[in-house]
Amino acid sequence: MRAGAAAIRAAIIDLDGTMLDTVPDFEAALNGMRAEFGLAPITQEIIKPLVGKGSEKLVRDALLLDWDAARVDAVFDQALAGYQHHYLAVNGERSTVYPEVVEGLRAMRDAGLRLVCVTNKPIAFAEPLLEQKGLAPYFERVFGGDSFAKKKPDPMPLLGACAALDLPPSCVVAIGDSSNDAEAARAASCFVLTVPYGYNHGRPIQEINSDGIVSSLLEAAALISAHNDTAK
Ligand SMILES: O=C(O)COP(=O)(O)O
Ligand SMILES: [Mg+2]
Repeated sequence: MRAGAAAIRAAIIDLDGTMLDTVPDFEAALNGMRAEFGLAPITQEIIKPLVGKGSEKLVRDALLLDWDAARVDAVFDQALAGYQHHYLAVNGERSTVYPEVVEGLRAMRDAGLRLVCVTNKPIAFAEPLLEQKGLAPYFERVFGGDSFAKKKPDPMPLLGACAALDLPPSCVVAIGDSSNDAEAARAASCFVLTVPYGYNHGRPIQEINSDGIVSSLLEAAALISAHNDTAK
């Protein structure tokens, strides 16, 4: 991270692909929705690169695999409602917490960092999921893909989170698995760290401009502490 820059006071952490592998839940919900239209199930390998830009785009892309845009438009509202119904029914059942997430959150909290979750997942899915996985107590605030008028990669959700923390973006780091997180962070003038094990639309994380790639949230915590030691 930039030498001489301000100390980091807070971390904004992404959900899908960063804290939780949620693809198995997406698989169940998308295939439940597709079955209602007589469409065959799709695999996790097909779904993984589609995740990242929120429910609406995911549902649309999962239908565009079979249908043209006009046909998708005609059923979109019904498809989205079906998907939401199926997702809420399975939310968290098959999702798993990635290694060193809890340890990383604890280390950041112990280092005095304030923590906020900003996800493109709808808030009605994100909050019960964090609760169920025991991660909710680490976060001061949680913002979903529908908490602001725009989703990541627009900077609006990160700027909104910084405003809620009453901190300037220059002392906040965003941590995520995809170009959405990195582009939003750059546009908001936050630091950004990326993890290589998530989705990133099927692209290598090395292609993304960031302040560093960390193997886990625990490594992110160590890097932030090292940065703050030189910034103090
Ligand atoms: O649900 C999505 O589209 C992605 O969510 P994320 O922002 O937590 O990666
Ligand atoms: Mg993500």
